Amino acid sequence: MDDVHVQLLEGRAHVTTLNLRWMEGGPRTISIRNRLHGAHGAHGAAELRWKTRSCQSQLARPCPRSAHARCSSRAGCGLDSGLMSCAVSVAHRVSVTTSRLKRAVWRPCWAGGAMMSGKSLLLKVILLGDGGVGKSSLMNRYVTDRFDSQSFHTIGVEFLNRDLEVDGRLVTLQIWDTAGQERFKSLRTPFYRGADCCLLTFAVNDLQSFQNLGCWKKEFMYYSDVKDPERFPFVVLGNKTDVARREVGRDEARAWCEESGCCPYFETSAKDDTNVTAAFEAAVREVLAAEDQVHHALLSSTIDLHGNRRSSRASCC
Ligand SMILES: Nc1nc2c(ncn2[C@@H]2O[C@H](COP(=O)(O)OP(=O)(O)OP(=O)(O)O)[C@@H](O)[C@H]2O)c(=O)[nH]1
Repeated sequence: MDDVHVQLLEGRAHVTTLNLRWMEGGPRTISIRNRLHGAHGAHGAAELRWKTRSCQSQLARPCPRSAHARCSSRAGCGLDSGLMSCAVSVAHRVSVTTSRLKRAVWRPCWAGGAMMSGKSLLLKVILLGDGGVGKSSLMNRYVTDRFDSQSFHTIGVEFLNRDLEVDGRLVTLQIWDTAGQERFKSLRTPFYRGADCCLLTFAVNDLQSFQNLGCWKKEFMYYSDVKDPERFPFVVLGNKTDVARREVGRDEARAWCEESGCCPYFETSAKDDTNVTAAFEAAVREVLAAEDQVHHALLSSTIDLHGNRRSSRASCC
């Protein structure tokens, strides 16, 4: 057993101190990285790094607004469970800080209906799907406009932000990329809560990944604890359309989307940047539309002090 002291710093003040314990598992390194991207590129970065043997942490430009946990070895998968839970525990703290920031700084009052001008609305969207379908690649293409043909498997979760304007509304889109491999299930599910939209992703050249969409939806509904499951917005992405050999047809995918609640379907390629922007913008539109519905429902059930109830119902008893 090895005791490690890790601090997340804000300026010179300590905002979080973690005492971590794990079994020694070899000379592997985990990074928890903070990156903040806007429409004009990265404008904030911080990195926390430590090793199992030296246990030295290093933090630069701390700004705990995004979490990133990934094995830095090329194999990217041989972590012992102690190290993994350590990564998750730090990522958790960062995510708690993030959700506090979200509530305190950005979240507008939907019931009030008005957005404060000059402030953007923070929306959390989460990418789910089998390992290797291209979730990280889609996120990276959208936020950094880069594609890596040799990307690592994600361990747990990571997220990136991007600012955008949709139909005149300023939005900070917080995209959470999750690990698709089954063995990382316990690392990703704690991050489903608070999502505003879920992007169910499969690869058009991988039939199994398409057949698993239903399981991903179920897993999301189970762990996210959404208040109104009927209205929760999903978007389905069929990625890797640049690959010649398809196993899932466009019509087949569309039929699945209709059966499972008419969610929008986009065929994308992170590699050649097909439809990636359109898909993320559609996710934002879905969230805004769902929130508008709630807003209208609230307005229509407002009690009129003159004695009339503004309601869609023609009569009441
Ligand atoms: N041809 C092609 N390859 C892609 C595309 N998107 C991703 N890939 C490749 O597919 C592999 C897996 O991509 P990732 O983005 O790591 O997949 P993932 O869904 O994040 O995988 P996990 O992290 O294991 O859940 C990588 O080699 C990518 O380069 C695409 O649109 N077209």
